[in-house]
Amino acid sequence: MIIGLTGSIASGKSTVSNMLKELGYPIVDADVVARVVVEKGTETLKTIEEAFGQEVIADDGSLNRGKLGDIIFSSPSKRKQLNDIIHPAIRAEMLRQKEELKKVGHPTIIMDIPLLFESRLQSYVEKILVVTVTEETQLERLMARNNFTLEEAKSRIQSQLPLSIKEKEADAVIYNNGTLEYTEQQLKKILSDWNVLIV
Ligand SMILES: CC(C)(COP(=O)(O)OP(=O)(O)OC[C@H]1O[C@@H](n2cnc3c(N)ncnc32)[C@H](O)[C@@H]1O)[C@@H](O)C(=O)NCCC(=O)NCCS
Ligand SMILES: Nc1ncnc2c1ncn2[C@@H]1O[C@H](COP(=O)(O)OP(=O)(O)OP(=O)(O)O)[C@@H](O)[C@H]1O
Repeated sequence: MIIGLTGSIASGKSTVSNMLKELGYPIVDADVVARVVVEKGTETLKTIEEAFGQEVIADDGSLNRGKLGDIIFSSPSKRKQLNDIIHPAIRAEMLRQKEELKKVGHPTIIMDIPLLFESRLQSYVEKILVVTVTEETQLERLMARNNFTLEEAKSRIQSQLPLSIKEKEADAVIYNNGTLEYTEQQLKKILSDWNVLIV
């Protein structure tokens, strides 16, 4: 079974992804792939430099992620421009990794995709698992984790679809406002209901 794990920024996707990893599931992680495809020397990084200018390139030739983040989270058109450059490369690499895992016989594979709904990738997976929190908790955790101001945090949250919409489209929802133990309990129950719990 191919499970799409999603949520919104700071809702707890990586937290749940780590729990799944601990339980022994193989993970294809879009955020990790998104870093690999823009490593120093790649064609994708060159295209980003041409589109956004040298200011998004650090002194050592790597991507200045903070700078590019400031640009794309405050401008929908710039965000679309980056997405058009980077998403095809991310998608191709994710599918390659998924096929590799299938080939070696993994029966259940987790695709951790923050923008699963925004990028309309629902058909890439068989079940959709959404990790959600209240708006208040999301804002609090994002500001604390990234040291963002209220404005920086809000601009990032607003660049994604609301969690309430994602919850409605999900096959199962994990409510991550409580303790990590409660989150793990919900996760195991869902995996068990889907008959894919590794014991
Ligand atoms: C703009 C970049 C350089 C900022 O890097 P930074 O290290 O600050 O953030 P990081 O990559 O860890 O992303 C954190 C979260 O931001 C959100 N996010 C990232 N990119 C986008 C986007 N284009 N649109 C909406 N939300 C996004 C996701 O929830 C993601 O989990 C980086 O996010 C990026 O390359 N984005 C484009 C690729 C992408 O869409 N990634 C999302 C997963 S496919
Ligand atoms: N149940 C919880 N209780 C307390 N803190 C939590 C809980 N779940 C997650 N957190 C914290 O909230 C922050 C956001 O969680 P996490 O990084 O897992 O979110 P994410 O959805 O993967 O975010 P992003 O899309 O930005 O990568 C982290 O600092 C994490 O440690």
